Amino acid sequence: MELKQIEKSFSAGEVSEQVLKDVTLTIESGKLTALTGVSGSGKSTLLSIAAGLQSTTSGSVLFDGRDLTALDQEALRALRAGSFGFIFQSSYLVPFLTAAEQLELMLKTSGRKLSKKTAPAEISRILTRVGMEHRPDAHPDTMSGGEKQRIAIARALIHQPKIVFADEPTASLDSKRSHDIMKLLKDMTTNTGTAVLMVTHDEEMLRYADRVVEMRDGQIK
Ligand SMILES: Nc1ncnc2c1ncn2[C@@H]1O[C@H](COP(=O)(O)OP(=O)(O)OP(=O)(O)O)[C@@H](O)[C@H]1O
Repeated sequence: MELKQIEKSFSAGEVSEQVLKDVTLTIESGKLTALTGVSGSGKSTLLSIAAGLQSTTSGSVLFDGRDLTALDQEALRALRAGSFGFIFQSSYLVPFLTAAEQLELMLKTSGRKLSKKTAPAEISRILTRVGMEHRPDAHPDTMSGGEKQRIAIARALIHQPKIVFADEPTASLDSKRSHDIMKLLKDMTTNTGTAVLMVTHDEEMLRYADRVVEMRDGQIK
């Protein structure tokens, strides 16, 4: 994905605040790119623009030969569902679904076509990769924070997205669990060729990044 000369302003009445200024960035396949910088520097805004969740004021977001800024809402929704994965600070699992059912639902909504026979095998495979193969029938309220985040990672990857957007994925976890989750995310990036764009405040997590991009006042430093 290529972000080219991204500008973003928010206006409230007469006042306009420029939050992103001429940001150009390439997000590479199979690499973990970390966005860091002080609070208010524009990290989350940039992530949500790259993910097609927010519009730009100007600039382009090129992905697979298309400019996301030129797509209508329906085309964007289809692109996000099929090609992007999302991991947030909170796992946002569906409370009444088991671990395996969360993944099954994601497969259905993404449109990744798997036969009735192969889908359960694929779900088991990804549960094993995140170390949750022993708990396919667990509901979120019986999981620890780290376990929930493992399922959130599995869910972000089961439809084989080309890019995963992760906004503070370890912020709600203790240090050991944070390192475990980052190792997992890093291994998956390397093994599957998926690109990861991650926002983090935590300097300790930067060691897992292939590239660290520091933002200051809406620009890449
Ligand atoms: N919807 C919005 N309307 C108006 N201003 C906004 C909006 N979203 C973000 N901003 C402003 O844009 C600036 C950058 O916000 P952003 O959330 O991207 O920063 P951040 O680096 O991710 O910060 P944090 O680390 O605290 O999450 C801030 O000054 C914020 O107040």
